[in-house]
Amino acid sequence: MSGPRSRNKKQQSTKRVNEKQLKRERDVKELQELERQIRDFDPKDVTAFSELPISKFTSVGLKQSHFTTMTDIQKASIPVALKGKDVLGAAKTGSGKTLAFLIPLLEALYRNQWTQHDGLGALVISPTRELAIQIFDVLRKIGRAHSFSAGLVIGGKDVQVERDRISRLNILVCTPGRMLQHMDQAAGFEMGNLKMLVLDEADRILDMGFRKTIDAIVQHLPKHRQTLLFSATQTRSVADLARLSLSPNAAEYISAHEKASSSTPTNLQQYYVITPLPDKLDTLFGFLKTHLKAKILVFASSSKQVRYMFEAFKTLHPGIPLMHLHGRQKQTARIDVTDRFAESRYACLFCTDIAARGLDFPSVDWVVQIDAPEDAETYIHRVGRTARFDSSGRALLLLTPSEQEGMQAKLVAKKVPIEKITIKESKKRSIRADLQALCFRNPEIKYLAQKAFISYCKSIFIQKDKSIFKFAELPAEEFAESLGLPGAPRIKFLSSQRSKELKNASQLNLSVDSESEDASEDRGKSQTKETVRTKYDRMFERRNQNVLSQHYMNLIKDEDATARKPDEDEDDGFMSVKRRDHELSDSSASEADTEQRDRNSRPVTTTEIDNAPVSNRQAKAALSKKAMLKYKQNPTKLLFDDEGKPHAIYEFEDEEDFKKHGKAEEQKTEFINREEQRMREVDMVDKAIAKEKRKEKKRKHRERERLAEKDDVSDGYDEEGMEGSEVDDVPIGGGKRKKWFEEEGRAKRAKADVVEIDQPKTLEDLEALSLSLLNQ
Ligand SMILES: Nc1ncnc2c1ncn2[C@@H]1O[C@H](COP(=O)(O)OP(=O)(O)OP(=O)(O)O)[C@@H](O)[C@H]1O
Repeated sequence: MSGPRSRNKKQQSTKRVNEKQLKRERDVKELQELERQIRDFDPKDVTAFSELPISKFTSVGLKQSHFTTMTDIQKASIPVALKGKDVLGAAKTGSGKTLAFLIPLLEALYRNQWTQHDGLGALVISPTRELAIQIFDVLRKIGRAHSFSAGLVIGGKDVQVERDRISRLNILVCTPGRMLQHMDQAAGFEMGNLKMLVLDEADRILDMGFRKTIDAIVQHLPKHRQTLLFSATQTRSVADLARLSLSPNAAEYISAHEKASSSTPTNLQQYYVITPLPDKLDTLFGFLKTHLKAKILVFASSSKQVRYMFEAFKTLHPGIPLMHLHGRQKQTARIDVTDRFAESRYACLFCTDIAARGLDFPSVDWVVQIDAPEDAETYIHRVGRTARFDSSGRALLLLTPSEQEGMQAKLVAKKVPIEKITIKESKKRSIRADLQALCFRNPEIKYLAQKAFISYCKSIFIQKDKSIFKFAELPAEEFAESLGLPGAPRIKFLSSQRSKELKNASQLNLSVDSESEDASEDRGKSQTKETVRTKYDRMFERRNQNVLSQHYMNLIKDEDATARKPDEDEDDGFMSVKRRDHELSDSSASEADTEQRDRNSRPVTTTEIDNAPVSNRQAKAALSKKAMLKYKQNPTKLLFDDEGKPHAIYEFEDEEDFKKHGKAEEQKTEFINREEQRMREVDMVDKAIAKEKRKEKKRKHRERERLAEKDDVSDGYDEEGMEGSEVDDVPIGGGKRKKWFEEEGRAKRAKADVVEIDQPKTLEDLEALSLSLLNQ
């Protein structure tokens, strides 16, 4: 029965098939033309993105994100990367390196006609979660018209939830530890097709802290791929490149500002001021009081310093909104702070080096380094948070008298133009008395002050560059006083040689003072100096654990929780001292965990410090537990036979019976052969079943994709409707092409399911969107 209606339907379907065929032919021609343009492309005098031989989809994304003119590094590196070469890109901070690798990445997948079925095509690795989120954000913006799916793998979330999503993504932006965890755990996570690997902040990612993790990730990747490495302080180490299977001869080293007279942005003014350690907080407080209408980043050496400064300054009300960011915070808090600071006009953010690299906060006026950076590279990255792109900025470094000479020499050698300044007497403001009163009133602040003191001293002790960081010259007593403490807590270090013997025993004391770590609490007992003690001294000395407030308990709980949870970041206790290898078995821990390990990279085994009993009570408890163990016998496992009689797992056969079966050696060989044969058979069966399961899974996956594709076409969506449109009219989210990042493609297809978030701001937003797409 072929009525006019079915004839009509048939005609429509034939028309659609023809149109599809035509479109495919046009696409092929376009691609061939693009390849030809790239081959013939002469990058000389090219300044606009529109002059680049790139797809209309990327052009649309760039245009809609208001990127029109290329920066130096973009002009130099994009054409080379488009030709498929490996690139080592170096350029000053804030000079646009992110686009320099994201544009070639999108183009590589486009030119390979990447589809959902092709799996993972590009991997971008970033050293911190915050930077990964930022890169992902830029990718979403400039890739909005493409049809690829992209995701973030940065930890801080349930592994299973992440795992379920990533197997379907084409582009992943990740942090190393979490990525490796997925690669190791997720069977069927296909990396074999990968076309491009990008390392942002490559020198950091390739240094010792991430070394084993990166090597293990690279092992999972195909050798034949394009690799792009970018940083403001680039590695040129042949060994590093070899680890990534890069040939130094084949890779292009592109340094956009190699001939420049400075390694920092030209519109950045840099100053340093000599401040004795005990005066640092006064100087900082005075600085904040005189810069209330500014956006300021303050870098300190450890998360404990950051927490102390934040909590203490908050109570002193300097008159500017205060925030803090460090790796011991929960991921949600980190994202919240990052967003709030980005949006603030005037604010001061205390932070550790987790904010030193790559973060693009808009309009930062000042970068203040209250603690000296571990090396000149870290200095360059820290100050690079201001004066980004074409804006200007200022940076102030506080150096103690003993650090001045060494640090200045290092900065000059790295072409950092920095000027010495002094602070006007009239602008100085002492807050020492306020801090002492605060510690006296508030045990939680006192606790934080003790922690800050200890972590600062440790950070100096473990620093590699002894020409700058001189532990022996620390004015411990005065420093402790400046934090509001009545005396310097004692610090215990383990020497590497003796650490094993000394575990659980007395510790080698490289103390800065004779006071105990429990600060003044034990002072009464241990005090050797005959000094006149005031009422306040006595109050400071009292044991105050049982008068701790809820907040104080939370602080401690928070730390414990962080210590226990490997998934939570711990940027460190200390100033980042790189270069310690860590075991792969730990790589499942988060990136900041890696940061933690890599920072604590000196012979001082900080874990031992942390694990050692800190009080007599703890030591006793540990001892008594150990003592109790003596009385516990090892458990024995028994098997029960059909009659309910217990037997040991292994029971010896009667010797005579055994001999009847032949010689012992022969029986042994026979047994081994028999078992081997059995194992082989079982193994073959297992493998066959596993293979079958994988096949079935893939088949189902493809089937689902095909059905989804069919639905798209039969909905009258996309392809045809878009075909005649001008490039500029391509709807955001790739209405024409099937899917873009999570939310957008979905938003077009299934209005009922639209997740109403225009600009996802938090990780949760992004993940909600991803989830909603994938669940569709
Ligand atoms: N071609 C361009 N036109 C206008 N703005 C740009 C361009 N390229 C980059 N930008 C802007 O410049 C800022 C810095 O870019 P980006 O974060 O990529 O710098 P970077 O070189 O990676 O810095 P860092 O070394 O600190 O990581 C961003 O706000 C970005 O939007």
